[in-house]
Amino acid sequence: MKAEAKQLARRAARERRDVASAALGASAPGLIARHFLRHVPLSTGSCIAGYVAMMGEADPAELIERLSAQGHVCALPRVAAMNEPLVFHRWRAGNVLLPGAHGTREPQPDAPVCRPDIVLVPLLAFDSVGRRLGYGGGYYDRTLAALREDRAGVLAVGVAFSAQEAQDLPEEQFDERLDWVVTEKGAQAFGSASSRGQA
Ligand SMILES: Nc1nc2c(c(=O)[nH]1)N(C=O)[C@@H](CNc1ccc(C(=O)N[C@@H](CCC(=O)O)C(=O)O)cc1)CN2
Ligand SMILES: Nc1ncnc2c1ncn2[C@@H]1O[C@H](COP(=O)(O)OP(=O)(O)OP(=O)(O)O)[C@@H](O)[C@H]1O
Repeated sequence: MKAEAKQLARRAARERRDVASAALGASAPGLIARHFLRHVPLSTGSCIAGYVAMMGEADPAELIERLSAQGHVCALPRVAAMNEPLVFHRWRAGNVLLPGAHGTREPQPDAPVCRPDIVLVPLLAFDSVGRRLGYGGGYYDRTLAALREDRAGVLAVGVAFSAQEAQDLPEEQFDERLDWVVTEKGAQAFGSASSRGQA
């Protein structure tokens, strides 16, 4: 039931994302970087995982470049195996990326592995309590579950266009919620991150 509801929601969400992406295109990455840096708590030594945007996804590249230039350790995901958590490898400006699973681009497998404390998460839609709809691979759910089991306080930060906010997304037991979402309009904290935070 929930899985079917998600499929329907995905179709609508993809359309909304693509319209927003076409409309905002080049202006969004700089705004997303600015809102993240102003609002999301970072400690020195934080490892921040980004992703390489594909198609109409909101693009965190400018944010990752700025974090890396500030001296933070940055990483990008590789699909190590289907139905397994993503593995994050260190990324530095100029590093070569290779074609990866599902049309993504990935760091080289011999780049050092690191365990992020902040994960920038791609998404099709998010809602007002931090539920998230992805492409249905379950990669980010598995990855966040594994990171959070290992260590409390791992932050999942959705990166999106504001038009990707949806109402009451379907949620299954294994869905991992977002702590924050950053869009071209601002940064919003959910759940315990919102009581700690300055949205
Ligand atoms: N940029 C990016 N990198 C990522 C993900 C992601 O969602 N976005 N992933 C998240 O798990 C992992 C790769 N897994 C993926 C699983 C499925 C699809 C997928 O179904 N893509 C659609 C097209 C999506 C679109 O229209 O934008 C497809 O191939 O038909 C993509 C990535 C790791 N890296
Ligand atoms: N922690 C987990 N352990 C095992 N399987 C999981 C886990 N999380 C999700 N899955 C599996 O992944 C499948 C897809 O999940 P879901 O539809 O929520 O993906 P998604 O959040 O849209 O995708 P993604 O996280 O890749 O962006 C589910 O059918 C589920 O069986």
